[in-house]
Parts: sequence; structure tokens; C-alpha cells
Amino acid sequence: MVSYDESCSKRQRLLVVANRLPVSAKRTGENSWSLEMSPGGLVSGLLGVAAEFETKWVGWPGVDVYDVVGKNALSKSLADMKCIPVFLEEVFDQYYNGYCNGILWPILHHMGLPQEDHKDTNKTYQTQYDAYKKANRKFLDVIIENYEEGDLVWIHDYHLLFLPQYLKEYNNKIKIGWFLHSPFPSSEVFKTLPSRSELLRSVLTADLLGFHTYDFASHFVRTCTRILGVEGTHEGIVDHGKVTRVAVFPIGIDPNRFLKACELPEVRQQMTELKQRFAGKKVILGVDRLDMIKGIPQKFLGFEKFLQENMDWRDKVVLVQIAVPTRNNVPEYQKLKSQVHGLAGRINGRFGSVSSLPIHHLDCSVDFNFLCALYAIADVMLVTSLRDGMNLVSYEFIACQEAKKGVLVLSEFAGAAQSLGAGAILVNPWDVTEVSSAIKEALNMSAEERDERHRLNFQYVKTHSAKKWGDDFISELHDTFSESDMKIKKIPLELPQQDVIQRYSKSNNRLIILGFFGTLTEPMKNQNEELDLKLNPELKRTLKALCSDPKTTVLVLSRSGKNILDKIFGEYNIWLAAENGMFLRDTIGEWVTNIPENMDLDWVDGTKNVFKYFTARTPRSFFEASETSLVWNYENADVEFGRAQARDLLQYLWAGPISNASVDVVRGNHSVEVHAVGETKGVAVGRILEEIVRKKSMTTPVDYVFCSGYFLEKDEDIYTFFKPEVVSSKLSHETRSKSSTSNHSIKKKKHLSLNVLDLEKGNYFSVAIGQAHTKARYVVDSSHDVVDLLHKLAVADTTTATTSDSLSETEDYQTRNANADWKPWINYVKIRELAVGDTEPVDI
Ligand SMILES: O=P(O)(O)OC[C@H]1O[C@H](O[C@H]2O[C@H](CO)[C@@H](O)[C@H](O)[C@H]2O)[C@H](O)[C@@H](O)[C@@H]1O
Ligand SMILES: O=c1ccn([C@@H]2O[C@H](COP(=O)(O)OP(=O)(O)O)[C@@H](O)[C@H]2O)c(=O)[nH]1
Repeated sequence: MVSYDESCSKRQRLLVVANRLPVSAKRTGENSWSLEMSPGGLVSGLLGVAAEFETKWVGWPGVDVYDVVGKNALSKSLADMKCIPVFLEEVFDQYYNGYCNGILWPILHHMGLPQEDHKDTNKTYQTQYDAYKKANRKFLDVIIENYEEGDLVWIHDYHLLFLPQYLKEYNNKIKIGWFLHSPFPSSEVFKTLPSRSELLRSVLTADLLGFHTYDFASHFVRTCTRILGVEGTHEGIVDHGKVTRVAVFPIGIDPNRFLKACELPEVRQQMTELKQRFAGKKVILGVDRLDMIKGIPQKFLGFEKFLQENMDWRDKVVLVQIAVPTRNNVPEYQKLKSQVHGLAGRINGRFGSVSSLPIHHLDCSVDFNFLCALYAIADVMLVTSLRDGMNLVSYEFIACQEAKKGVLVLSEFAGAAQSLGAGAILVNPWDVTEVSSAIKEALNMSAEERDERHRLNFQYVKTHSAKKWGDDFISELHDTFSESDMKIKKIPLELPQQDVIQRYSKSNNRLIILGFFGTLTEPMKNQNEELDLKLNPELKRTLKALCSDPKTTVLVLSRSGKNILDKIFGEYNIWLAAENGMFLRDTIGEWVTNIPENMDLDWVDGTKNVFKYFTARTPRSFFEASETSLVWNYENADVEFGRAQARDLLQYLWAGPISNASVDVVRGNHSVEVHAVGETKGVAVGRILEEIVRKKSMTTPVDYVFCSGYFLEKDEDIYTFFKPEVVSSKLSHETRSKSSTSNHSIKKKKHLSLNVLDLEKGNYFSVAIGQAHTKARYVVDSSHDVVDLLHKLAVADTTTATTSDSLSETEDYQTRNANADWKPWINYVKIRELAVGDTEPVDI
């Protein structure tokens, strides 16, 4: 039995699944193996992940093994290192060399798909894709064998894009995180991949997706929205109510491992030897896998230009390039090797002498201690990646430079440029002249400047460690899973039409609140349509009937201005709330201002000017202005350009007209809206309701509310305004805080909620139109469903008046209203009971 202490100290189990295990195996006998650390940043990063997890690694052991004796022996050796092998056997070549590194890798790094060679029918996109899927299934099998309930599964990289889906199909409860170590490309590039949708859909079944930088994460989100038509939100991707969280977790290293290594006698000895070897020369260092993405040819060309233009440096500088062999069986990598050799030979031939060579090129990996010695003695580290997920080599160099404070020249296309950009010299590796100048600047940099740049970089590398990366990811995975669980449950329900109708018939004082655009009309395609909008002729009769029913109040609550609402609804006996409730009228009366007192509107004119400025400079954009809110809309403009302009527009606004104003800024998908603080439909509806009750001299509380619209997210607070449980919880809170607040609107609302509404739980229907992610309880597909339902309500109630009846009813209503001596109807109605626990007296 597990003791209390044991159970408390039980660590979270974590299955780290990556193509590569942290160790690679070499066979030394029939049943014996030697293990050495695998190359590459993924392994370096993962080694730094917190020891607080009970981690098991699942991955390919770096070698093909077919015989049972060999497999068993290797599994045993790996078990000591907490590693579990996946034997890929016959699928390995087409999976790893083919699909992973021949197809996905170039796509992810903006290098485009290689031409498919139809001569070799054994190796096509399709055969490689099939092998890729099979390999992912082999990973699945091994995970299933080793999975225990409660384990977190952290999948890494582009090798395993199908694994999240396979695992969720096996057990939907498994918590899955996926992290991409490479960049994610622009959607334009990813779109070229034949199996793009299947791959994306699979990844989206994970609970949390991580990327190194905001660029990569936003490329991913945009790719999903463009290819799959799902919704991208600030949280991630939303698809039919399921949220897949997308977040940024920049990887780091274990800095202490490098700091300590630099103190080792062995490393110090190697440093002394290296200094002697390069005495009188400055050392520029390059450490890269021999991969196209690392830009080694570009590095050599930049160095060549530097030597060509700076004769005085020719005997005083050396470039030491460690080119770690990688993916040797992929044809592109073989070509790269000869290209790099050719360039090194040419430059050494051009600028070398019998006693000195400018480029020292090594086609091999080096051991960790020697690598640290190299990092420590180098004057300049030169990283010219054409595109790189992060580039940990640059972090490692900084960690080893505490004494020397050398200079980092870093490609702006490496993820690391977003973290080390302040201390490094950033370069565009394609620009040979820029690389050459950066080398010169680095070699000539003053000690003070080197000191300051190093300080900035070192501080970052120390604090943003691999441990932090791992901890952040895992803790987010924990949180995400429980959140997404809840979110799935929040999927809105289908509207129960019969119930809506029956409850309507049985109620005596009903309120129907409707949006305008997209609710009673189709969504506008462009601004000009607004002026021509007409209601559906079928809706006309329905609306007339509903509006004429003395037991029903119909309110249209819209962002539109007074003119438009007047024009469209002039003939109905209806309540209109324009500009999100800032103006109110019933169509037999005048517009009244419903703007709260003391509202700050000083920002409006300045904002209007900025909007005008950008409208003039962004073809097909437009803006709408009202007294309290302005919206700049670029949905018809070029989206990329519109977004860039929106960024600039916001800078202008924040620097100017709204810098000290009480406004909310809402950045929509294709719009920027500035509106007075707090003015949402949910806030306005309280005041509107009071006014309606007063003007109509209502003597019974509203006992049925149907509220439907195609509303902005910020306006969805209207759906929760009427929720009976929210009303009671608001009440309890507001009643308690009565003595501590002097907020007029809260008091009003309390008064209002108690007296105006008497909703049974089931007598409130909030209905969003076509929005999967909504605060409304129900959702319908389109505005037609709302129109159809309104029609059914209109004919459902036997007491519904005919059109002629309704006219006399209107007259009756007018007379009543004109003579109405306003009496608080609260005297006549039953007060709703407070929720349990709300014991304080109520201020009526
Ligand atoms: O396993 P290999 O095929 O030999 O390749 C080595 C690794 O290369 C890639 O590394 C990336 O991960 C680093 C850490 O996040 C990052 O700094 C670097 O920019 C990336 O290139 C690849 O993503 C890994 O899967 C490979 O293991
Ligand atoms: O001979 C070597 C030289 C370097 N590295 C390591 O390889 C990793 C390279 O990571 P990086 O993120 O820079 O790029 P990647 O190779 O993963 O694309 C670093 O941790 C280096 O320490 C290695 O394993 N063997």
C-alpha cells in the first residue's frame, strides 16, 4: 500500500514524445549497445525540463533494428535512461528522410516543396505520406503500452502531426500538448502542402499547441482560419465550440550546465590550447547542423566579402565552422555538403597562405566540453540562419561568454532574434554586404559596448531557461485542459421552438429584443447597402402583428443611427434603441437621449479625424460615427494592408485623441471601434427597460423575454443581463454592497431587476445567430430561423390582435399614455423573492 508520504511526494508523470530520443544508440555486439547524446536543439532544450516530473521519453533510438535480440537488449539499455524506443523499421526511410525532412521541413522553413519525381514510383508524396501515418501509428502503439491514467503527454514537432488525433481517438481524456520546434510558415506557403487540412485538423485535437514566437503562432492561427475556416480568437482556435489553446513558449537552455562546464579544468585546458592555436587572431565561430536552413553558404559569402574589403584583417581573423552532420540520406543535404566544401575551398584558396587558412571547416560533431571551450574563446559568434525555430547555439555562446563578452551576430530570421535582438547585431543573411559590415562592427566593437550588449543577453538567457519553458508549458497544459473541458460544455443548445412558443402564449407581459443587421436583415456586404436595407416582406406582417399585441413589447436594439431605424421601422408600433441604446423612442413618440449623465465625449472629434485620415489612405475602408462610438471598418480592403493600417491607426489614437479619455477600444477582425466606456447593449438595456416600463405605465412585471441577435462579442452581455440566476446573484451582491457604493446605475439596476422582471428560469430565451462561441443559451443557424420563429409567435397567441384591431389598440395606448399619471406600479405587483442567503432588506 502507498503510504501518505509516498502519495504526497508522487510526481506528475510526463510522457515526452519526440522523434528523437535524447540518446542515440550504436550497436557494439549482438546484444550490446552504446548510447551517446543526440545532436540538435530539441534534445538540449528537453534535457533542461524540470526534474519535478517523472519523465519518460518515447522516441526513435537513432538506428534501425530488425532482430528481436537486438531490440530487447536496446530496450533494456534505454530503460535505464527512462527512454522507450519506437522501432520504425521499414517505414523509417520514407517517414524520416522522405516526408519529415524532404517535405515538411522545407515547407515549415519557407523553402517550398521539392518537385515530385515521377520516375521513382516507390517514393512519391503519397508513399511518403502513408509511411508518415504508419510511423505515427507506431508511436501510438508504444504510448498505449506505457500510458497510465493521469499522465500528461507532450508531443514534439512536425514528425508527429497525426499523433494527437490518434491518441484522442484512443482515449479522449488524455491530456495532450504539442510543441513545434521549427518555425510555422505563412499560410501562403503551407497551403501548397497536399495534405494540409488533415494535418492541421489532427494537430487541433490536442489541448494545447505551443510555438517559439508570436510570429509562428499567428501564422498557424491564420493558416487554420484560412484553410479550415475555423475561428481564431485571442485564446487560440475555436471549432464548433471546441477551443484549442495556442500559445507562445520560447525555449531556453540550462545556463548553469554551461557556466559550470566553463569552470572545469578539462575545459580550461582546452581553452588555453585553443587560444595558443589562434594566438594573434580573432576567432569567429559558427556551430550549425549542416542544414539548408542554417545559411552556411551565406555565412561564408559574407565572410568572403569582409576579407575582400578589409585587407588589414586578412591575417588577423579566422572563421571556425563546426558543421554537424545531419540527415545524410536526404539528397538536398548531400548537395549542400558539396556546396559548402566548394565555397570553403574557394575562400581559403583566395585568402589563405601556407601558414594560415581563413576558414576552418569541420564536418563533425564535437563533444560537449570542447564545444564549451570553443564558445568561451570565440570573439564573435556568427549565426546566419535563413529561418530557424529558435537557435539555441546563440544562447549557449552567451552562457559561455561571461569572461570574454564576445559579440553575437544573429540572423533576424532566427526565433532567437526576438529574445536576443537587443544585445545582438541583427542581420539579414541574404544581404552579403550587411553580413560583412556586421562582422566588421563586431570585431571593432568597444569593450564598453560589448559589455552592455552581453549584459542584456546574459540576463535573458539566465532567466528564460529550458526549465522555465517546460514548467510554463506543463502548467498551461494543466489549466487548458480543465478550461477546455468547461468550454466544451458551454456549447449553445439548439433552440426548443415549441417551448419558446408555449411559454410565450402563457405569458402576460412579454418583451422581445431583436438586433437589426444580420437579425432582421442579411449581414451587409458593404457600407452602401446600409442605406438600401429593407426588411423581408414576410417579416412585415409578423412584426406588425407582434407589435400590435398589447401583451408584447418589441424592441429593436441596434448600433445603427436614428435615421436608419426611423426609415425602416417608421410604420410599426415598436421600440427603437439607436446607437446601442444611446437614443430611444417608441415610434409614436420622439427620440429621447439615453446617454448617461457626465459621459466624457471630448475624444470624439479627434478620433473622427484620425478615422478620416486612415479611411482616405486605405482603399475600400469606411467608418461609421455616432455620438458615442466610432467604428473604422476595413473588411472590404486588402486584409493585410488593413491590418497594418489598423496598427498604425491605434498608435495614432493612443498617442492622441484617446490618450486620457474613458473609452474602450475594440479591435474586431476587420475593424477598430472606439466607444465610450461601458456602453454595451447589456449596459444600455437596463436604462431602456426602465424607460419602457415608465412610458407604458406597466402594471405587471415582464414575465417573458426573447432576445436574439447577431451581436459583437462585447455586446453579448445583453444575453446574461436577463438570466434569472445572474439577476439573483447580482442582486445578492448589490444588496450587500449597498452601503459601500454610491454608484447610481447599480442601485437603479437592483431596483429594476426586482421590480420590472419576474422571469421564471425557463421564460428567458437568449438566442445567438450562427455564433458557435457565445454567451447566449441557444443558437440558430441564420436570421431566417429567427424570422420564422417570430412568425410562429405572432400566430401562436389567440389573443393576438388583427391589423385593424391593432390600430384601435394603438389609439387606446396613445390616449392611455397621454393621460398617464406616472405611478410606480411596484405598488401593485408581487416582488420576486430574493435568492437564498439574500437576507438584507430591499430598497424599493
Ligand atoms: O533530429 P534531427 O533530424 O537530427 O534534427 C535535430 C533537431 O532539429 C530541429 O531543431 C529545432 O529545435 C530547436 C530547439 O527548439 C530549435 O532551436 C531549432 O531552431 C530547431 O531547428 C528539429 O525541430 C528537431 O525535431 C530535431 O530533433
Ligand atoms: O557537435 C555538436 C554541436 C552542437 N550541438 C548542439 O546542437 C544544438 C543545436 O541547437 P539549435 O537550436 O541551435 O539548432 P538545431 O540543430 O536544433 O536546429 C545545440 O544545443 C548544440 O549544443 C551538438 O549536439 N553537437
